Parts: sequence; structure tokens; C-alpha cells
Amino acid sequence: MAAHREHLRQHESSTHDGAPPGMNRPPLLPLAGTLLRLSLPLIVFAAIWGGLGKLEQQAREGEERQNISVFQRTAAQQVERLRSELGATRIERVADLRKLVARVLDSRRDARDVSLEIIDLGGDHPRLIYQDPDLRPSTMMYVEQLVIGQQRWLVEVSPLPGHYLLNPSQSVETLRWGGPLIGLLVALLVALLQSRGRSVRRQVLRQTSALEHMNHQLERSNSALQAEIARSTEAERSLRNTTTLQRAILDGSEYAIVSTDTNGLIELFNPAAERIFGWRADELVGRATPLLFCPEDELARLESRDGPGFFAMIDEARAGHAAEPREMTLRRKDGHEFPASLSVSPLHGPDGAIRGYLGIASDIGRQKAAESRIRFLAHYDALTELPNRNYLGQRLAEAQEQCRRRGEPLALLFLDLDRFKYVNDSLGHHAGDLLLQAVSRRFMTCVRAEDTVARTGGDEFVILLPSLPDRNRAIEVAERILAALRDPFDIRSQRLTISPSIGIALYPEDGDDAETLIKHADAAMYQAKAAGRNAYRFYDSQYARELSDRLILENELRLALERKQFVLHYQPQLDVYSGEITGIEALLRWQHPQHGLVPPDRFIPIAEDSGLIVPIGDWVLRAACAQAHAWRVAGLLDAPMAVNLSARQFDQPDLPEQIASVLEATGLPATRLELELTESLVMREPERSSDTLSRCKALGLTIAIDDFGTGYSSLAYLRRFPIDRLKIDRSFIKDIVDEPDDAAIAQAIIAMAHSLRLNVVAEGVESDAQLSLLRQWHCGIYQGFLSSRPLPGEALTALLRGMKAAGVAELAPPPLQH
Ligand SMILES: Nc1nc2c(ncn2[C@@H]2O[C@@H]3COP(=O)(O)O[C@H]4[C@@H](O)[C@H](n5cnc6c(=O)[nH]c(N)nc65)O[C@@H]4COP(=O)(O)O[C@H]3[C@H]2O)c(=O)[nH]1
Repeated sequence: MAAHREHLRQHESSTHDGAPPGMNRPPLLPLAGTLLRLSLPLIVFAAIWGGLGKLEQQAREGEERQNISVFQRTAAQQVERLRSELGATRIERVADLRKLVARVLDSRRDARDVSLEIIDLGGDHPRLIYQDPDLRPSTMMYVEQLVIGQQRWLVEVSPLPGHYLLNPSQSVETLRWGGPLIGLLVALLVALLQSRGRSVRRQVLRQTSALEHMNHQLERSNSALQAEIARSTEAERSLRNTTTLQRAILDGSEYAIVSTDTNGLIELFNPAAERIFGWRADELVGRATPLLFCPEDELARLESRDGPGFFAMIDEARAGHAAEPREMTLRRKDGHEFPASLSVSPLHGPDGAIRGYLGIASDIGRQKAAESRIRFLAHYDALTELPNRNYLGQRLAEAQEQCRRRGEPLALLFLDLDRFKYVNDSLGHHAGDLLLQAVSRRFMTCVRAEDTVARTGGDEFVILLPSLPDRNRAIEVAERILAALRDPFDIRSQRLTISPSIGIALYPEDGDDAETLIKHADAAMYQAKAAGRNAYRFYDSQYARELSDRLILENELRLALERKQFVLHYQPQLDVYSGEITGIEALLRWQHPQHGLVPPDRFIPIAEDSGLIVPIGDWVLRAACAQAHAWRVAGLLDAPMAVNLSARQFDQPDLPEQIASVLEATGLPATRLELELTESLVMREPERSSDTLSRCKALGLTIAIDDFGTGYSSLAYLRRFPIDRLKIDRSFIKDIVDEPDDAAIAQAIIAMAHSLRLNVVAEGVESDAQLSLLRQWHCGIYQGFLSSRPLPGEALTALLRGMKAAGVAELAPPPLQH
């Protein structure tokens, strides 16, 4: 309000003197303002005064003119009377004349209001004949010439004093005084009106400003009102939403939600509660909890377990606190009891007082089952339900402790099912699983109650035999297990036979901690496998060391390829007669940083077992083809390059495509590549081998059967494969000179090969005598230390260059004479 008054004051002051509020007014401005305000009344005053003055003037002049005219008429009448009375008179003497005139004039003197003067103009000098004593000079004068008795008189008539005076009439007087008066009055009126106008304007301004202010306030309260309306609409909407949400939560909740009044009488029972407890809401509303849902003995149990227990939770809720959910047994309508999680919290009314309780319950039967399953799985294998590696560890630790105390040994049997992978691969994992379950059951029949059979991996089992009287007991169990698996299993209407390899480690002699014992039993198991499977072996530290060396080698082998530690050596194959090089065999070497050049026999079996042979073999193929191509391009040698293939390589379905891409990449023609495959390799799966070999042949490759003779396969049978040559294993060649049997075999092989139109290569020829025999038997090609050891690429390149330079085609020794 004060602000409004200030605003008004400023507004008024700015309206009065034109100066904006807050500015200092110059000192002349109030004066100018006053003058400005007075100017209109002054102008009005002056205008009225001036107007009425003019009117008065005109009236005065009118009256004057009227007086003059009356005076002149009166003067003319006097002159006329003189003329009429004296006109005919002859006057001789001036004195007489004066008398006459005096008589005429004096006789009516009282009746006249003018005075006369008569001047005789007849003489040389004008002569005053007559003059009224009360003649007074006046501005009003009537003069006429009068001829009397032939004398020319000038009659001058003047008004008598007090007559024809210019006294304004009453109305003129009124005008004279009325002008300023009226002007003043009107000016006052104007000033009054002005002041009134100003006051009205001020009033209007004040009212306008007040109205504006009110308007402003109205607007403000209007927008506040709008906001309030919006807020309340929003609140209403949100309330609606909340209500809908609450309804949706209640209806959609998977938890049973039950609300009661303070006496425990049910007010709300949601659909999940109906589902969980089997009651309908309309059956329960108004009935009392908790005995409806909670068996009495359960309440008693909770009481005894938790002290005030369940009721403590209710008490907590009563005290206004939401209680932690508790696990308890609840009862359905049909009497069935189930584990549940229940929480009770207070419901507060608008005044903050507790108006009831809210119970939220869920059936945790599944959760409990899952928990116990998890607990089970933490210790047991899901498939066989045997203890798992974890639990075995615990049992082993306990057993060790017990044995230590009693001074008894214990045995740990590590079992692996031989070729279990084939069952999985050929019959599928489900069959594999069924077999594992069946095997587990049979294992269980072989042990005592205090023994533990655990499954520690895919087809790996560990049997713990605590408190052994002696190691014979371990042997007994191992043999029992071997015997138990001897009978076939019926799995999905298939008869399957499976055998175990068993490694045995004894405590304390083979290790006094669980890890070592398991490791040594595992090593012994490998020994059993190496001994032909379906066997048991006790831990042998010597063997284990070798095994460990092998494992180390395998690990190093994994890195050898990327560390570029492989090299190829090349051994020429020669024509037995001419000594010319007819082919080259690429032989792999491992340039080991510590062990030096490692021969393939030491690492290729490991590479094959671990699958590393596939990338290694690919490298060999590329390197050999590239070398052969380089010799061809250099004009040093144009003979086929023979490369050994292992079973894993040969089993790759896209082997022909891989070879084709290597040939394309290196530029070597297919006719200059020979694949060497062992007899046993192609005989594993004859059909598949035949197919793969045909596809390789189709590329233009040469196929050789390596180590022929070691696999005892029929040559006639072998001929069904698309092969080009046979390589007689060096073990047959070795003694052909001294052993007639070996010689006979070698000779027979060569003869048969010839009959089947196959080339024959004799391997491992070390002496001239051997070569001589081979020539006799018409074996076309030989390979061996006699002509050359396998040489590094650079060495053979140098050799070939030397031969080329010397112009010789044959490699030593010089051809023998027949
Ligand atoms: N005592 C004696 N030995 C001779 C004589 N001439 C050659 N040898 C040896 O006989 C083996 C011939 O190779 P293999 O039968 O294919 O037998 C090869 C082959 O089966 C395998 N191998 C070599 N390189 C590779 C390869 O790159 N891949 C695959 N998968 N296996 C390979 O390793 C085996 C052994 O190869 P190496 O140790 O190089 O042994 C070579 C060679 O050095 C001789 O006059 N006397």
C-alpha cells in the first residue's frame, strides 16, 4: 500500500510539473507552472474585460452622438428662434441689438439648456454682440451664421454647464464596471474549473492508478489462482494415477498383500494373496489374522526361536516401525503349509496415528528349493549326483587329517574313461550323459560306505579310499572297477562298452597334500593310458617326470610357431640307377632355444595329441611349396616336393581346398607336390580316406603311402586308393643285406607294387650294398643317408648350385655297375 501511495505521489508530481519522478525540478519551473495555470483565467478575464469595454465604448459613443445630435437640434432651434424672432428686425445700433437678443434669449432662458454667444461678422472685426453669462467653452458647440437685418451674425451655441455632459448612462456604467467584474468572475470560474479539472484529473489518475494496481494485483492473484488450479489439477491427476498405480500394484503384485485394522481384522486381500493362500478376498474381509494363515505351532516355534518372535514383529509394527521380513511357515486354506517371507509394517492415518497394518508375504518355496539346490550343487555334480571336486577336496582334507592321526595310509584313484569322446561325438551328448550316470552307479558298487566317489570333470572321476590297511586294498578296488565296467551298458538301445584308465596315488608316500595327491594320481592315470588303457597304475615318479617334460614341451610347442622356431630340412630322393634327384622330402625340425634341433619324432606325436599339428602342418606345406617353387624359378631343381601329412591334417574336411590355396599362393604346380600319408592313417577310415585322396588327386597331386609295411595291410586292398607310390619303411630296408627274411619281404613288396603299377621308394638306404639289392629288385627310387642326410634349405640350395655349375645331374654315389 505504501508503495502504491509513493507511486501515486510520483505520478501526480510528474503530471503537475511535467518533470519525471525522482528528478530535481529547476527553480523557474514552479513559477512557469503557476503562470501557465493562471494564463487561461487571465486570458478569459482579459477577453471578457476587453469585450465588455468595447461594448461600453460603443455605448458611450452612441450616447455621445445622441447628446450631440440633441444638442445640435436644440442649438439649431435656438438659432431658428432667433432667426424667426429677429429676422425681420432692423437693427441700427448694436446696443439695441444686444437688448433685443437679450430679450429674446433671456425670455426663454430658463427653458433652455444651452448658452449662446453671438458674434457680429459684419464689421471689420468680429464683435461680440451677445453672450450668455453662463457660457462655458465646451467641446460641443454649435455654430451657425445668421443673417439678421442684413447683418451677418455668427451664433455659437454651447451647452449649459451640467447639460449634455458625457456622463455615461447607467447601462454603460454597468458595462464599464461589469467588464472587469464579469471577467474576474469568469476568470475565477475558469480558474476554479481548471483547478477542479486538475483535481478531477488527479482524482482520475489516482483512481486509474489504484485501478491499475488493483488490476495488477488481480492479475497476480489470478495467476496464483491459475497456478493453484493447475497444482490442484496435477495433484488430482497424480492422486488418480497413484490410486490407479496402487490398484495396479495391488492387482499385479506377485506378493500377497494383506491389510488389517488395528485389531488385525482383514480389510484388503489382493489377488496374489488369493493365489498364495487359496482364500477368496470376500471370504476373509472382516476376519482376524494371524492364526488364519499361521499355524499355532509355527507361532510357538517362532516364539521359542526368537523370544517374543513373531509377535515382536507385530509389536515393532505397532510401535510404528516396518519390521524386517522374516521367514516362517504359513498355511493355505486347504491346510497345506509352505515356507514364506513375511514383513509387517504399520499403516498411518492422515493424523499420523496407526490405523492398521500391512502384511506382505511371498511364497519362498521355490527360492528355498533353489537355495538347497545351489547348496547341493556347491558340493555335488548335477549329472551324477556324486560329490564334485570341491566336496572331494573337503573330504580329502578330512580323510588326510584322520589318517594322519591314525597313522593309516589312504589312496586316491584317478579314473578317466577311455575314448569317452567317441561316445559323445558319435552318439551325442545325451547318450554320453546317460553313460556317465550308469558308470557312476557301477563305481558306487565297488566302494565302501566310507569311501568317496567324486566326479571331477567330463569323464574324470576320483575315488578316495581312506583308512587303508595296505595298498592291496587299492588294487582290489581298481580291479573291481575294471571288472565292473567290463559288461556293456545299454544306452538308448545301444550296447556300449567303455573302459577306465586308473591312476593310483598313495598318502603319504606320493604326496601329503590334496593337490599333489590328485596330480600324481592323474599322472599315474596317463601312465595307465599309455600302457594300453583299461588298466591301473600306481604313481611312478620317473614316469611322471617324463610326463611332466612332455607337458612342458607341449607348452613350448604352442609358442614355437609364433616364435618362428620351426625349420625344414630337405632330403633328396634319387633314381637308383642314374642317381638323379627325382624328388625331395621336406622334414620338419624344431630349433629349440635350449635343446637345439629337436627331431620330429619327439614333438610330432605331442603336436598331434594337442591338435597343434594342424597349424604346424599348414606352415610346413607353405614353406615346402615355397622352397620348391624357388628352386624351380632358380632353375636348380624341378622335382616334386614330398610333404608328410598327419592324421589330424588329413581329417580336415577342406584339406584339398587348403592345399589348392597354398599352391596358388606359392605358385607351385600341383604336379610338383606329393603328399605322404602313413599306411595306418589311410586305413583308419578307408571310405573317407579314399574320398579325400580322390579329391587331392583331382588337383593333380601325387600320393605316396609312407612307412609301408608297418601297418600289415594288404597291398591289394591299398590299391583301391588312388595312390601313386609306396615308400618301404626303413625298418625293412635296414637289414635287407643281412636278413634274408627282410630281403624277401622287401623284394615281395617291390614286386607286388610293380604288378599294381605303383612306384616304389626305399627309405633309409645307408649302404651301397642296400642300393645294389634295390637295383636288382628294380626298386626305382631310394632315399637315405647314402646319398644325403636331410639338409637345411640353404645347404641343399648350395649343393644344387654346385651340381648345376659342375653340369652334373646326379647326386653321389656314382652309379654302380650291374
Ligand atoms: N636311420 C636313418 N634314417 C634316415 C635315413 N634316411 C632318412 N632317414 C630318416 O627317416 C625319416 C623319413 O621320414 P618319414 O619316414 O617320413 O618319417 C618322418 C615323418 O613321419 C615325421 N615327420 C617329419 N617331418 C614331418 C612333417 O613335416 N609332418 C609330419 N606330419 N610328420 C613329419 O617324422 C618322421 C621322422 O622324421 P625324421 O626324424 O626326419 O626322419 C626322417 C629321416 O631323417 C637313413 O639312411 N637312415
